[in-house]
Formats: sequence, structure tokens, C-alpha cells
Amino acid sequence: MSHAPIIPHEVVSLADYEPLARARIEAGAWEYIAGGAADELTLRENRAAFDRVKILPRVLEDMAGANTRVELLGRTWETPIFLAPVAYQKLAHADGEIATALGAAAMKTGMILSTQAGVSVEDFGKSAQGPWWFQLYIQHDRAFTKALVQRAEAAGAEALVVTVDAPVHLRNREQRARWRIPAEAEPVNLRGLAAAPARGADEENSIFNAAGLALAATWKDVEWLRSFAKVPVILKGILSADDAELAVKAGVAGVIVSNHGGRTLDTVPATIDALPRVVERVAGRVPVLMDGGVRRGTDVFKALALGANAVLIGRPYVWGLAAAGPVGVAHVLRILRAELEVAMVLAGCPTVGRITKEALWKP
Ligand SMILES: Cc1cc2nc3c(=O)[nH]c(=O)nc-3n(C[C@H](O)[C@H](O)[C@H](O)COP(=O)(O)O)c2cc1C
Ligand SMILES: CC(C)CC(=O)C(=O)O
Repeated sequence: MSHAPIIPHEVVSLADYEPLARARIEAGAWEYIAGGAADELTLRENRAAFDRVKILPRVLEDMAGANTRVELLGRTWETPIFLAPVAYQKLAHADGEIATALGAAAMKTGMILSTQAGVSVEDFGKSAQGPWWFQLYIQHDRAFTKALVQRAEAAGAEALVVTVDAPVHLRNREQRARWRIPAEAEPVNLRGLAAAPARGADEENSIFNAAGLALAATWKDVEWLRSFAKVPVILKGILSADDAELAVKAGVAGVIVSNHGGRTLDTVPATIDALPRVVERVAGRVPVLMDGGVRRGTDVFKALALGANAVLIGRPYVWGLAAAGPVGVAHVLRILRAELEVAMVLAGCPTVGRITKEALWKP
């Protein structure tokens, strides 16, 4: 796959990358990346809900010393923006996750490597030039899962992001396109994992009996994971304040309010709408991150104002990756950061700590 070395001058926002990416990604893979669950109501709502929130500008504020830095898990980050775990990045670029990591490092941005990455944790760790976290899908084989966690830790992952909202999913766009993971995007870290055991004769008739679901993770597994993990454990895919409470009680180091970019259960609330209740319940005991529909610096600003410590982006950096490789990823991050800075100046917030509910318009 060859990649445009020059980014057209018309590309000035994240959305401008989407058509460029679409032209470079195979049609079925595009349906996989762009699509959401069922009727995609949640996919659309993630965006619509952000657009309903309004910022209250403030003028003539002293911006001396302004910055976008945040403290999280013992590190200072240049921006409150992270790259969400996205599977199979070789669908977008021949160098996949390694190319993404280059772009992330150029912008000093934290990246989360998916369990379903097309590169081994060892090779990724050797080439990563900045801090990264490992996203874990707890596999039906817990011994395999434990070994994978230990490999990721040995390779340099500084945290485990356990995704809890996707034991199953139903995506009609993917089904219609009959999309299957191509060999070149193989999730190499799962090599050697035996197929989940089948259960009973009605196996094909019920999702409840689907291979592996009986062995899907529970709260007990979070405890189990914490018993041997050497790095902090974060849960990704929390929408309910009650689940956030259980997560804090389970001793996690953070939660990510996420509906998986509208890709798992359709008709659940937008994450920006779910965020405030989770923030209220967590009450500062652990950091709360969020993702889903972040496309503008103003979206980052709104999430911070509603109590998020940081946000993640998913699809937009994959667009940058497909369009222009590491440079595209870095450019996407640079645009988003610049937009956040503009919002901070015009809302009179010189630091991330100053971005509070007071910065939003109350209807
Ligand atoms: C193509 C694709 C693959 C994804 N793969 C994973 C994954 O392997 N693990 C995971 O926890 N989340 C995965 N996600 C969800 C993202 O981490 C994130 O929650 C979501 O993309 C955020 O929404 P956004 O795309 O609107 O920014 C994936 C999302 C997309 C679009
Ligand atoms: C279902 C996984 C294999 C990947 C994922 O999380 C996703 O496609 O959203």
C-alpha cells in the first residue's frame, strides 16, 4: 500500500480526513471501521449529544502560562487526549499500530494497544517511543490471558485497560458486507489460543450458548487480574453509575465511560450524556476518562467541563493513519490540540483544571 506523502491543504479538521481514508480502505473493512451496532442510533447520538452542549465564552481572562497538561496515573501528559484501542490497524496502513505509535510519540500522546493488534506486544514495545497502555479482552482461557498480561507488562505497558462492554456484539453493516478479518490483519497476540469450548446441542440457536460466553469475564475476574497485575487496571466501557461504584470498590485505578463508539449495544445513551452521573458517583476517587464521538477540540473541552480527566479518540486517528500514516495520526492530534487551545482561550480557561461546569451554558 502506498501513502500520500503530502496532506492536502484543505484538510483542516478531523472530519476532513474521513473521505481521504475511505478512498484508501477496502470497502468491507471500511464498513467494519465506520459502522456501529444495529441501527447505529448510539453511533449518531454520540455526536448529536456533543452538539447539544454549549460552551459559555468568557473574555479578557489572563492566559499567561496557559497549557493543556494533565496528571494521570503518575505521569504528566501534554494533553488530555489519548488514542483509544482500535483493533486490526493493518486494515488502514501496512505498518498498522507501529505507524500509529510513531504519530502518537511525535505528539507526546498516550496510546492504548488493542488485544486484537496486528503486531506482537514484544515488537510493539521495542518500537514504541512513548508511554502506552495495553487493552485487554479477558479470554475464555484464563491461563492464556494471564500470560498475555505478563507479556504486555514485560514489553512495557504501563497500565491495563480491560474492556468490559463487548463480550458480544451485533453489527449489521459488517454482516451485510460479509466482512471477515483478512489474514494480514491477524490478531497475532492471540496465536495459540484454543477455540472456546462448545456447549450443548442448541449451540447455534442462542447467543447465551455461544462458545465462550459462559466463560466471559465477571467482577471476580477483575479481582483475579488485580491479584497478579503489576500495573494499574482501568475498566473501559462503563455507562452506569452503579457499575462505576462496583469498579471503584473492585480497586481499579480508573474508569473509561464508553459505549465502544456505538459498536456494541445500540440505543444506549451517548457517552457525554452518561458522563456526569459516573463522575458524580466516582467523586474523584479514581480518574474518569471518556470516549465516543470526540471530533473537535470543543468536544474535548465539553467532556472536561463535565468532569472527565481525559478523552480518547478512535476512528479519527484511523482516518489519519489511512490517509497519511504516522504523519496523518500526528496531524489529527495536532488539529485537535489546537482546537482545544482555541476553546480554552475563548472560554477563559488557561488550564485544564479551570475547565469546569461553569464553562458551559446553562439553558
Ligand atoms: C475499528 C474499531 C476497532 C475497535 N477495536 C477496539 C478494541 O480492540 N478494543 C476496545 O476496547 N475498543 C475498540 N474499539 C472502540 C474504541 O476503543 C473506542 O471506544 C471508540 O472508537 C470511540 O469512539 P470514536 O470512534 O467515536 O472516537 C474499536 C473501535 C473501532 C472504530
Ligand atoms: C470485537 C473486537 C474483536 C474488536 C472491537 O473491539 C471492535 O471492533 O470494536
